[in-house]
Amino acid sequence: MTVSIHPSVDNGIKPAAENFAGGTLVCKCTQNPVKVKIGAQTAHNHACGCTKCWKPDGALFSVVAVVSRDAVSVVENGDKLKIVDPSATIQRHACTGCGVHMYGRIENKNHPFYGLDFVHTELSPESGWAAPGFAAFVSSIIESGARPENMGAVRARLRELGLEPYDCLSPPLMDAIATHIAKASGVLKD
Ligand SMILES: N[C@@H](CCC(=O)N[C@@H](CS)C(=O)NCC(=O)O)C(=O)O
Ligand SMILES: [Zn+2]
Ligand SMILES: [Zn+2]
Repeated sequence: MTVSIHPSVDNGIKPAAENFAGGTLVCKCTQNPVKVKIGAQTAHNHACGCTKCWKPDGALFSVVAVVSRDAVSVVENGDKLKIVDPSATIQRHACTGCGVHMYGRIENKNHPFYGLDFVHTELSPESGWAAPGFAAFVSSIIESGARPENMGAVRARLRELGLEPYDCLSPPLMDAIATHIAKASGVLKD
């Protein structure tokens, strides 16, 4: 049986639309949904297997991308939002009605990804968002109950979909983090 990863990738990955300029994320509440406008295309979209990222019911992975925090604005029913874990690096603003995470924000100005918000573009009715390009924190799905003996099949399915599996972030993102840290400490100059 084919391993199901996430409903937005299980039937093939839709490519991004050229000149796509954003859309509006809508939570799953049937009344007074929270709406968050994203005024730009996203980047580094990927499947994430960690226990902290929001996944739709039954999905093994989350699909999450980043966008400049300047492009993110809560436009409706923001009073329903609450930070899931204020002590986490990524402060995930979730709807208290349906549980969906509307955006994750890093408030630590020294963090390598400061300035980027984390968003789930499947919450938007618009199509054309950046396509997922890899899978991160794959081994972490075991922490949510996935069977360790199925990991070979999960990684094979991710590769079949073109989502190279990593157990942390992808090499370019890990390099970006290490470069930021090396520059901040003075080990790496210019
Ligand atoms: N194995 C852990 C990994 C958690 C983790 O490090 N998640 C990554 C990817 S989203 C992260 O950057 N977390 C920062 C945060 O959640 O604030 C889990 O599944 O809970
Ligand atoms: Zn909601
Ligand atoms: Zn995650």
